Amino acid sequence: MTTFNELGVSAPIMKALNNMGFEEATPIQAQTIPLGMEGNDVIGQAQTGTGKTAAFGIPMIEKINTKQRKIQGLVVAPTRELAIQVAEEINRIGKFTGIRALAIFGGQHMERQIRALKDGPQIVVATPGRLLDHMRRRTINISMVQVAVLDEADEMLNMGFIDDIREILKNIPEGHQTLLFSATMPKEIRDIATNLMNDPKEVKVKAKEMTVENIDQYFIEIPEKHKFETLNNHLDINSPDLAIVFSRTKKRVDEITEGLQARGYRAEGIHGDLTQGKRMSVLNKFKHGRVDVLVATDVAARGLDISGVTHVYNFDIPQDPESYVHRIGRTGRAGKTGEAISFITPREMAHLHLIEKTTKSKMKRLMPPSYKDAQRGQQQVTIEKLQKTIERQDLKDYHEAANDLLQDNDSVTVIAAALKMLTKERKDTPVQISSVAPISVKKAQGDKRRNNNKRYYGGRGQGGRGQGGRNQGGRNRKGNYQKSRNRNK
Ligand SMILES: Nc1ncnc2c1ncn2[C@@H]1O[C@H](COP(=O)(O)OP(=O)(O)OP(=O)(O)O)[C@@H](O)[C@H]1O
Ligand SMILES: [Mg+2]
Repeated sequence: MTTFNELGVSAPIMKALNNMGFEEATPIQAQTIPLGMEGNDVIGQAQTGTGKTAAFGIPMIEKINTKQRKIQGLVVAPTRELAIQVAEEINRIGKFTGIRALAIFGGQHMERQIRALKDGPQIVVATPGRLLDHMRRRTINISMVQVAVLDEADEMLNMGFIDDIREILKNIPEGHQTLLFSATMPKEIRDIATNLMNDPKEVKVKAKEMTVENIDQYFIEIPEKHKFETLNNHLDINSPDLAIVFSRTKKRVDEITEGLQARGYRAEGIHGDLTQGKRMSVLNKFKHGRVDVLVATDVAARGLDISGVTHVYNFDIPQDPESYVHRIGRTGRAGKTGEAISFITPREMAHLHLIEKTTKSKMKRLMPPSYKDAQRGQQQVTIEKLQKTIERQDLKDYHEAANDLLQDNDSVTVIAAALKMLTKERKDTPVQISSVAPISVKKAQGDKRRNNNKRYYGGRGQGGRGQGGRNQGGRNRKGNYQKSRNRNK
């Protein structure tokens, strides 16, 4: 166990960490905070939900001269929601230091951001596209940046973002410190990263598996056309507090969301084609429990820290094993437990094994639950509620009515009627989800090899900023690359 005190963290930050309930440093924090504070470049890799934000946030805040109202720390993150979240976490950690972090991202008014930038934040957390816009318009001054962070570093250095990142780093003074963090770091990307850095110290928190132990991982082998009913059945059996359902395309996200709503679930969808206002309101509703099921593309796969997510469903299995790791990592965070259930069509079984090999973890097979199982699951929820009411022993006022009912009916019928009334019965509205081609290992590997050139070695390919812009929402440039990779989030 390492305390933050032992790591040399200053008093104002210690006070904030205490307020946040951080008692001891997580392993990645214990190993990278001292390196960062000493001024080293660092590549930090540790599992999802293990506190990488504070691992780079703390040394960054320690470096800031609070008297100077100039941007001294820059974090680049792949999605808008993540940029907002990271800025919030840095502001929490820096609450008693006098620093201020600002998130800037696409989909928000330029003018508003320009005004906020003029206010003199010392740390900016940005999505690459919007940051470049500000740089080109000269509405941001990054000439005083001393620490640059790439959160989700492997994603930031993949084909879609690499040129943007190079351009951003070129405009930061030489001699700055660079910190790279992610739960995954394919070798090709690590090589690119090393080239961009100055004698980086690599910290990889040793873990047997790339995925977190406290996530139970399952798969259900199921034909495409049965996925939606299976999802319904599973949701009914588990009654998850908060669940995220990942699908491969925006169209399917819309269809699944509408289907779930038609069946009576509190579901909302999130993907890159929605307005920023809608994206934020959906996420807020989910965070506050006003939505039980969030249906999402990979736009919600990385970095998002929403407490209380108990289940992650891969309605469609992701193409990249790395994406699997990040998606399921939305549950089982900060030591909590969670379940991940992946739907695999029979032709995708080989792809499942590829994922297992990369993540060094195993998924247990589940048999697809039936409608009867689902009904029983929902009835069980009612029975538990009923039992709790019985335990409270405050039913005297109902005795007379109960006795009256039992005069004319037998007890089983009366209880069955009560159960029926209390049980959420699924509407049987027909729902049609348009199908997608299965992912096959052969195709996946072929794609990977083909895309490696583009994806990892900086070529822009046909899609151009398609990838870079894909998380910038409105800028949905359609390119061959996007289509072929099906990464049209
Ligand atoms: N030392 C700590 N003690 C207790 N909680 C912590 C500590 N460090 C971080 N946390 C909390 O753990 C949660 C996960 O942290 P964070 O989002 O930084 O994880 P991450 O490693 O970046 O995950 P991902 O790979 O998904 O981005 C957050 O709610 C954070 O506030
Ligand atoms: Mg993170």
